Amino acid sequence: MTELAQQQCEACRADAPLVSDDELPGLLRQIPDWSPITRDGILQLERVFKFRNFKQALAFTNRVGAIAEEVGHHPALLTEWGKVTVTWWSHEAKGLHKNDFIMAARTDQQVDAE
Ligand SMILES: C[C@H](O)[C@H](O)[C@H]1CNC2=NC(N)=NC(=O)C2=N1
Repeated sequence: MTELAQQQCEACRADAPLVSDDELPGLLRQIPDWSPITRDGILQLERVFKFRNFKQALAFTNRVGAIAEEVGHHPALLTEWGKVTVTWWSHEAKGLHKNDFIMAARTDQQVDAE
């Protein structure tokens, strides 16, 4: 099966199919460092990335922002000294779509990318 990060995102639509309860465990296993959380009743994926300082945290933030812009699918990003919290969910669909898992996997690839 194609690695999650190499799969293609679909267009973000309000009626996009959310990940089913059956699909969820298998997808979560592919991004083991991410946590499924429910905020405001919406299932999301969240991971905290640690860095040596603010400059590295900001550079990572900008790399994640760039891959989000490329596909038109965007995370919530909280950038702090030495720490970036990244949260993925599909805003219009109000839940988790396959896109969110693809982008979480691609986010992991930005950690050491220069
Ligand atoms: C108009 C624009 O393409 C849409 O608002 C996109 C932007 N980025 C998005 N990102 C996410 N995570 N979910 C969306 O529903 C979404 N919609």
